[in-house]
Amino acid sequence: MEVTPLLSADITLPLANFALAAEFTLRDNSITALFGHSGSGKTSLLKVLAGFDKTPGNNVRFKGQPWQDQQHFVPCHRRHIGYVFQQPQLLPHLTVLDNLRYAYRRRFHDDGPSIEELCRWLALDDLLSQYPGSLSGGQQQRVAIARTLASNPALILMDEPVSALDADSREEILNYLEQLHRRLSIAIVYVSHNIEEIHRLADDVIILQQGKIVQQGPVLELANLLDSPLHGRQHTLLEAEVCHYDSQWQLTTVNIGDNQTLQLSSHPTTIGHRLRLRIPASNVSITLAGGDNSSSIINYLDARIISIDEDDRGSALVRLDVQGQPLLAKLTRKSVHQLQLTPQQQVVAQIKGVAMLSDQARNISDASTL
Ligand SMILES: Nc1ncnc2c1ncn2[C@@H]1O[C@H](COP(=O)(O)OP(=O)(O)OP(=O)(O)O)[C@@H](O)[C@H]1O
Repeated sequence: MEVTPLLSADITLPLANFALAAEFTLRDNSITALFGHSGSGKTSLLKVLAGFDKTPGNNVRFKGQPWQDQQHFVPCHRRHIGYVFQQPQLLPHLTVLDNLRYAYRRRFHDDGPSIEELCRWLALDDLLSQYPGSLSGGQQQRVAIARTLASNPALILMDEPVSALDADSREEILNYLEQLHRRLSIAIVYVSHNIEEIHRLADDVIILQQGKIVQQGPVLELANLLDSPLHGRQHTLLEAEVCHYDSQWQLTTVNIGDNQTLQLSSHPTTIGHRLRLRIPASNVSITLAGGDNSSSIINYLDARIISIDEDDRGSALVRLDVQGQPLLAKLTRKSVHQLQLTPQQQVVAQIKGVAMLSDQARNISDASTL
């Protein structure tokens, strides 16, 4: 049975140097990243979804109802959308608490988080009596996110919400966004040109170039396509579920698929949490035999070789399949020939270091050698 998308859009909009032409859908309860270089049309697309201007020739349906087509135009205040911009745009003459109350009194639906819950989730209790002008950029953005959630919107549009923040504040806000996404069932469109943020947060991605969609789909698919603008530099992006924590050795075991697990050194993690992992290809090597206790490496995965691409600098990039999960390994050309590796061959991938991208990674030694 076909699932009705939360939102479907078919947008054509002439801009200064090109026309925006984008047809896409959004899934409910998911974060869809709009990714593209500066000037590719991301903000213009958000504005159409928001209904800021009555632009002809666009079709947008939300939960099956028209927001915009030839006969209809639902104005922005009736679309029940929440916004988080690069600049927090709080009401400067109101305290943090009154900013939240202001949004809460105007909330679109009654069922939603209370102000107390939002303050707890976003650690705002100590800031409630302060005015926005006395807060740091990161604190203001936390309040802005809480204020948006207080209005209990049906959809949230976030336009580069962390790009104006320093590295620590950005990290903090991304952690809060991850936790909120786990707690709240809400769809978010998240505009960014930062691959790292998208790898970490997004469920789906729409990639724009000069107003056109060049790729769209689940982030875990696109991030692992070598020719995708979303592909990190020879990394594999994986999603895993925490299934065990060994306090003696501070090792978290995560499940990455059928009977395939990895062990990562970490502070305690929550069983059942899903984590994003990034494995640099240079941290993956290949052996023809399984692991024994003669190596410091403890992560071994059964894998099948998909392809081997040798370059002219003595390296080879080997694409592996681990029970349906992709994995990249970077070897020397000499190793490929010594091991006589060929496509379809069953091998064992040894993984030396894994980076956790999720919130629990804050306490985790990145890319620990195991
Ligand atoms: N109201 C408008 N009318 C005509 N052209 C516009 C309008 N607004 C923006 N543009 C142009 O459309 C293009 C896309 O702009 P937009 O702000 O949507 O890109 P963006 O991907 O969000 O960029 P950035 O990441 O820098 O914010 C730019 O060339 C811009 O000059």
